[in-house]
Amino acid sequence: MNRIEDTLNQLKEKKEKAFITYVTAGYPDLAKTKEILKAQEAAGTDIVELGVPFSDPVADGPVIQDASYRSICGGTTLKKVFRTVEEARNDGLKLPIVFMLYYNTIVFYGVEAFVKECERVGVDGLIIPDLPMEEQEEIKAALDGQDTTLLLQLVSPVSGDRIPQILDGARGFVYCVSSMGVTGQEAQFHKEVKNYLKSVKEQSKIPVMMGFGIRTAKDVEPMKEYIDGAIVGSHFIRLLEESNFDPDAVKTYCNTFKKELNEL
Ligand SMILES: O=P(O)(O)OC[C@@H](O)[C@@H](O)c1c[nH]c2ccccc12
Repeated sequence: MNRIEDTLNQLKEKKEKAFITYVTAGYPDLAKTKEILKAQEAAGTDIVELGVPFSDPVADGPVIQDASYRSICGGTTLKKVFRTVEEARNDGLKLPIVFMLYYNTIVFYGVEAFVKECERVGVDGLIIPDLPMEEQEEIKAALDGQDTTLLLQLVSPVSGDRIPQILDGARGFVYCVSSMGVTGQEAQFHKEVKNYLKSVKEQSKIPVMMGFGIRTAKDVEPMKEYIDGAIVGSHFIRLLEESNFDPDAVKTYCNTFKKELNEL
């Protein structure tokens, strides 16, 4: 069993929605990243998306671009991010971790070696925004249908006819991008967002998560019946910055979001 699937099954039994955050690894440094992960586990965040910083983050807006840039300047590498996850797991962290990274980073490391390391340290899923369905063969072959690390699929408001194919064999959850732009465009969802989510929900056998532009649970109220959870990235990173990366601020925000999400 995979940690993401395990967590999502438990939520389904409790009839709860998932609260997922995104953080850039190594921002402001990897020791803080570990603290933030622990704080999130304590606060009841269900899954964390950990961004491996990359020099050319084409899907990202200014907040995450800036976090990536600073992290790289601080010396963060994929190897060090792996070590951080390994240390956190050795400290007992059970929180499901999804790597968000660009395919270049994986190719540079070596696809086979990358997958082996994900499995070894306990990376539970992968989001690779620049790797469309047609180009996933190599990584899928390396993952070889095993349970430890799942390749998660992304759909957008223009995926349309491609959705059935993208969902075919998909595991974990499907990531529904709420708009056509980059990350961090606060509450500017696609004008057809409700119909689009409804259509994905109808077609998907696995949980449907919405991300891009979300700040509070209230933002997803209009589409609550079509989604199984919400993902917050840029807004969460801003909050970290404003609180000077205070674990208590993380806990308060995550607790509140999770509570409000399940009261919608
Ligand atoms: O930052 P936002 O608007 O809250 O969006 C989520 C997002 O940060 C996170 O899921 C993410 C960060 N970088 C990405 C690249 C592609 C897809 C998703 C992501």
